[in-house]
Amino acid sequence: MAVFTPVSLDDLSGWITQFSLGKALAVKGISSGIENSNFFITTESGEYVLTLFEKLSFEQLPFYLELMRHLAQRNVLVPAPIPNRSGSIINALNGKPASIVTKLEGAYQPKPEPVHCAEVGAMLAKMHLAAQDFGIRQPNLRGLPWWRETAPVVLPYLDAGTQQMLRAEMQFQEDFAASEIYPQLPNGPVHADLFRDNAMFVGTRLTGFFDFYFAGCDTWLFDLAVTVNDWCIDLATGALDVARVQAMLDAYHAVRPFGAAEQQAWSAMLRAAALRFWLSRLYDFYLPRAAEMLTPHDPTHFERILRLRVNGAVPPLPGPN
Ligand SMILES: Nc1ncnc2c1ncn2[C@@H]1O[C@H](COP(=O)(O)OP(=O)(O)O)[C@@H](O)[C@H]1O
Ligand SMILES: N[C@@H](CCOP(=O)(O)O)C(=O)O
Repeated sequence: MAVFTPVSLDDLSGWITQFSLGKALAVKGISSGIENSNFFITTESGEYVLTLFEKLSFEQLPFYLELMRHLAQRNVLVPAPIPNRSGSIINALNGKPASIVTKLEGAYQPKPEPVHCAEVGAMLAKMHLAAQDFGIRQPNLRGLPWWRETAPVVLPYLDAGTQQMLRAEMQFQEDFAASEIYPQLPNGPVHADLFRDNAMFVGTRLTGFFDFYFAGCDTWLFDLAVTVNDWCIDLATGALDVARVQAMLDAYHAVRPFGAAEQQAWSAMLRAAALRFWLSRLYDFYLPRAAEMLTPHDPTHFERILRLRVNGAVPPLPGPN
């Protein structure tokens, strides 16, 4: 399903000679992706992941791949792009831009415990700090300007009560973005889609974050809120699990302590993170792309999460040390 552009061992054998990876021994399509064509490849020097980018262009890719290279060089656990002998990490294969990255060990953790959340929180903080001096800037392309464009497009599909909730949340987020607090929040390159299926574990040991293709510059707190809203909830209800939230926040705070403005912004940011995925899921549900073969994610999951974050108490961020 997720191999849109096939790659044979023959195709790979010629192409791989530009890298110092030895001969290609095997190539196997990965079925679980939805955006790109992904393959596990084996060469004389080990196992790697080959990605052929189906939508992102040569011009768009450096932000994501150079960010991964930057982070890997600073010991953040992410796949490291492998350069060819000329140093290039993006090279055409079968008519598509393609990259080879290191393969992360393990599997994703569908039922995270506090110990997994702590690993993720600590590595996320390390990633934010390590990305501070990354030289390429790109905004989060799924940030407030995109919400402004998308909300009116999906509104006609909603009933009156749900329309009212979406309009009210958009107004709340506009006011929050215009508040004195917002510009005080530290920001930089963030992952922006760090769900539990975008990290690998061996047992309780995190081996890395992957799927950086929604990354962009945004507040660090937004990234953490996206992560908490997926890793630290009961999936059936969207309710926060206090033990997992606490484990993630404490571990993050131990690496990169939260500031006073962040403590004030936390609840609004959990709402922003829920709104972002509610909108993208509504859009994909009601306006699927032509020839889209995939079952869209359920938008009501994030509608429920948003209602809970608006109406319920959320565990506060840890205070100053
Ligand atoms: N560097 C990596 N190491 C190990 N497995 C990976 C790596 N990158 C991708 N994968 C595997 O490939 C699958 C699809 O990757 P993903 O980035 O989610 O694809 P897409 O961008 O097409 O949605 C992941 O679920 C994971 O199992
Ligand atoms: N995490 C998002 C979906 C983003 O797509 P991805 O498979 O490329 O991570 C969601 O759950 O809505």
